[in-house]
Amino acid sequence: MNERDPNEQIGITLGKPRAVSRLAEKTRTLVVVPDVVMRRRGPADPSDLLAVRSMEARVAEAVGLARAIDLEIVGQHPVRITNPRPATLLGEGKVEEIRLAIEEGEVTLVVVDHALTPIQQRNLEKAWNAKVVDRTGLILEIFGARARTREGSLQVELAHLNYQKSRLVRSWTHLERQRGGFGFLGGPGETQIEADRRLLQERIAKIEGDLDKVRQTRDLHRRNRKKVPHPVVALVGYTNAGKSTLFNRLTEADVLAKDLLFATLDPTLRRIKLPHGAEIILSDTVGFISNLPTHLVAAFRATLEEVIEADVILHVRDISHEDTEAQSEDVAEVLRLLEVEIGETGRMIEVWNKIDVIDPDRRERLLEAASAATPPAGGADASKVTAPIPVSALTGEGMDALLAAIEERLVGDHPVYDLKLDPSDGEGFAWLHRNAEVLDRGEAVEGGIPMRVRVSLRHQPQFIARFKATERTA
Ligand SMILES: Nc1nc2c(ncn2[C@@H]2O[C@H](COP(=O)(O)OP(=O)(O)OP(=O)(O)O)[C@@H](O)[C@H]2O)c(=O)[nH]1
Repeated sequence: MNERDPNEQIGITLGKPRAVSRLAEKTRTLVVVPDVVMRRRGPADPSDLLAVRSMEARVAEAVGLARAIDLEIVGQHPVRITNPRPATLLGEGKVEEIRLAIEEGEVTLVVVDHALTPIQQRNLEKAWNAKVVDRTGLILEIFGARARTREGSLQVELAHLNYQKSRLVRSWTHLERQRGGFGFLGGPGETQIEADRRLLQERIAKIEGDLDKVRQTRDLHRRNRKKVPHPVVALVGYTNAGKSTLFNRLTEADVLAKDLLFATLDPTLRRIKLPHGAEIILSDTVGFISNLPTHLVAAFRATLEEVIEADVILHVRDISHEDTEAQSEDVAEVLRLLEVEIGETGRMIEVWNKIDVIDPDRRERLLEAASAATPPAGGADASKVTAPIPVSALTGEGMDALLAAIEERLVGDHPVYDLKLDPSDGEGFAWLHRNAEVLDRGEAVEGGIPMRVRVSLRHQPQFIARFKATERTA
């Protein structure tokens, strides 16, 4: 393998417009999944979610993550480690065994699904003559590749730079010795490390500035949005659960989705209409991953504010995935960091996605389980629990039920009235548009303009006093 730029060895891509370096698609990749037995504290510790997964599931997850950015996986190595080595994490024998596999498979990238110290990373790169990324590095790559908004890209870039900076500090002595103090990037006597740090710091400051500007625009945009207070429905879910597919499916059928009111500023927000006319804003979010590095959660906190403040949260699950329960737990864990309780039934709806790919028997059982959990319509429990909604974002199955469930959750307990309004009653129109939801408005007939409105319980007494209306029972 060719000599690499020393900066690249520690994952730095200074000077390039994007700090989030994309790993080239189809890179021949080996996935190493260390099972560090010392770390196991038994399945009771929820903070160590990786430990409670089966090894098989962990390997599948790591391979899935690597595939998510189109790496070509040529092999996978689960490795049991009882005695983690400070220099290489893995024991000598394993390092050698993997080296042979790398040589044989003409591998240029090794994903180690574990945290590596900069020194471990560097030593492994030397021993294997291949680029090595650890779990955080891989997750940053995925987030970088998937960021769809300018804010998202900036957030990932910032998280990446901070990650690099922390690694520079920790490897200071080692790298300083390695490189000597040539100072070719900085003033006299400035070491390479100091120069790297200075450049990183400058870049971090620039991105923080850019992020501030983007956020100001977003806040303004949000305030405008709040003037027309459509409820916000946020999608959350494990990476690859199908959020974006569902988002597109729900929006494509609706003419409002073509209304680029929000898309111009933020492609992850769209206005859609529910079956009975209420409008909502659907908000797609970043995918969640197990053991998400906490600084990444912090970086995304602003984006995830949509979730924190959402009226309804759709938890999209890939129900066909063998690891679906563990994934669900991981999502709950990230939500908890945002102080959102997944058991908060008031605004959470579970969406069981990908039912098209599960075998008929299991499908039957799932549908039964889902409907068994259905609360009696309009009954006392209806406001507390929404049964999981089985769907296929790919085929469109279950979309009507999902929309109905969202509607039920948002406005299920709000009564709908029919009334006729005098066309000259401008104030009346203004009141209705301000305080109620106008579902339908007909042509003027004798007695006024027929209207159908939904009124929140808060406005109901005022509404009844002001308008002569009849409540719809059907
Ligand atoms: N069979 C099947 N595949 C689906 C379905 N929904 C999504 N997929 C596939 O699952 C993969 C992931 O879908 P995405 O919509 O990108 O998932 P996501 O949750 O947005 O992923 P992140 O961006 O990583 O958070 C894609 O290959 C989709 O085509 C479904 O209902 N059935």
